Amino acid sequence: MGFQIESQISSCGGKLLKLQHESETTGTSMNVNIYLPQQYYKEDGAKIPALYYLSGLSCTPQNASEKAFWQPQADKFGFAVVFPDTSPRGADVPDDPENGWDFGLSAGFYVDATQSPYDKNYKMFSYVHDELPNKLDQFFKSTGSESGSTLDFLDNVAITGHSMGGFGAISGYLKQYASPRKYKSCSAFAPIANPSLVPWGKKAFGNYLGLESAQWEKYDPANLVKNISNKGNDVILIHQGTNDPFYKEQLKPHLLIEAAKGTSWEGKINLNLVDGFDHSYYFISSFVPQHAEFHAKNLGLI
Ligand SMILES: N[C@@H](CCC(=O)N[C@@H](CS)C(=O)NCC(=O)O)C(=O)O
Repeated sequence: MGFQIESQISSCGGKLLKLQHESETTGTSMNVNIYLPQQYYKEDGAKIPALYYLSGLSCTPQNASEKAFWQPQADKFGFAVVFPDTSPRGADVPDDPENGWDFGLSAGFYVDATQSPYDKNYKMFSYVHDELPNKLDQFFKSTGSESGSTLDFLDNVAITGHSMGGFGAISGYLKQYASPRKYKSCSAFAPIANPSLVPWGKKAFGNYLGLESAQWEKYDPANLVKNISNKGNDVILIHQGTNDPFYKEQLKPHLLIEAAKGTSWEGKINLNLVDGFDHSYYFISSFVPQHAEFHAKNLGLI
């Protein structure tokens, strides 16, 4: 089944497509935005890799499309950007019984829930890393492009994200690091670096995954770095603002650096503490150019 194109908006040198589709994984209709760079429309036979951007708590695909300023960078280097939603949605989808914004709708945490009533729809790990890329591949192969350019959503791909999405990006990258490898590179903006130990993570993991620590460890980056071997010189790039109100209580990137000590990831997690920046898209957009260049190198674009 394909995608409905809800709108196509000219942005910078390319187009932002707002898409909607029925997901078998979540059992709901899902929204996703995709930025197709200028090379897709103007360069004959260009091969265009994709960068997946996972948003944070309370976001839809719109937040980053409007405020992260990926588009000029995508045009500069020639990659597409995929902005998935942060959870399944709909009247039948269970939400946070406490009505919080840190769990349930807009807070799927990019894991596959195993606990009732969330296990029916909250399958965001499989959705983001499996169903969505495969469906995008099929859809854009079937529509083709006038320039003969092709989009690669499956092989030459990279991943990044913010806060809950920063966790989702690092977790997804590490979980699929072994052969056949999925993402060529990973970066994160203010990630929830060790979710098992902080309130946002404990609430989400407890409700989605149950109370067994072994289930949490399958997703927690601070555990994954201990079990997955860096194949060489792969680096995870992280930026964290020092004025971020969530830095000390919820994000704790130092715990990931600590966890990596004595593992193959020691010295390979490039944590940049940036003075004065907060948690907002003013922070994210300030460092998007550095992250874009990092991914462009790993995607073979420069
Ligand atoms: N409760 C607040 C704060 C949550 C928050 O800061 N969310 C971050 C991700 S963890 C975000 O990206 N918010 C949306 C935005 O800034 O556009 C809200 O709903 O905006």
